[in-house]
Amino acid sequence: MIEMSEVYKTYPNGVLAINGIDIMINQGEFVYVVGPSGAGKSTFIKMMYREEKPSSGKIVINGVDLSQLKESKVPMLRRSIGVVFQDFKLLPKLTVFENVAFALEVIGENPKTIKKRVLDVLDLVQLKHKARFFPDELSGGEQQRVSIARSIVNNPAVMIADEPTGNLDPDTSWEIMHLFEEINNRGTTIVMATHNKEIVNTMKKRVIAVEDGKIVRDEARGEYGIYD
Ligand SMILES: Nc1ncnc2c1ncn2[C@@H]1O[C@H](COP(=O)(O)OP(=O)(O)OP(=O)(O)O)[C@@H](O)[C@H]1O
Repeated sequence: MIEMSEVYKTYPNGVLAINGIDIMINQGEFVYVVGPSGAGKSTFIKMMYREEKPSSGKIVINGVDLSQLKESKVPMLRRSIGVVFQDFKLLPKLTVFENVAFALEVIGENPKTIKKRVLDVLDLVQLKHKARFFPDELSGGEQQRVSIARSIVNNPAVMIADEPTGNLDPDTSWEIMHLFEEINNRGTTIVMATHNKEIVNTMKKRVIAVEDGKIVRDEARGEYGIYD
């Protein structure tokens, strides 16, 4: 569960990016965050995994009050949240297998469990046959599938994605969206910021629209709206 109450965020340069947000997202929901460029979508979702801190207000993620969270506990929070970015952020010198395994190695998981978990998630994203490849030997869609595999290898309750189809062509974007849908069907909450109008309008999920740092619309089976 994700809960925000009276959340404000002003960046050090004085920009008010979030101007009073109250929201509740239940376990298992699939939520699109839409709105014009600069509206505050990225800031909104970055606060969920503590990439940014709010200036004021309360944020509770999976029962953890982030304002009470010690810096030393931030890595533990991040392990319960899978994050996927537009530019994949894979480690170029590691193979597909190693990129995904990395998340489990840092928490000291044993090699046998690592191998099984990694091969299971690579199977889910249909890339088991490319486990030994390096990121630059893969297409954009394949790289995004590796980054999705990496984000779910810890079995996180929540997945957060910031414009995950931004660098992909329409067909590949759809493949990626079907993968997110499958992961959501297994019970993972998904919060995704996107400018992809066609996908939002076709998938009929909850839509939260952000404008000028405020939620201006929150609909159960929403539409993208009139943004570019
Ligand atoms: N690190 C930062 N320091 C200062 N200002 C920032 C920072 N990050 C974002 N901003 C500003 O905060 C506002 C909201 O930005 P944010 O990236 O959250 O918008 P967005 O809705 O995700 O935009 P886009 O759709 O273009 O990605 C903008 O005015 C932006 O310039």
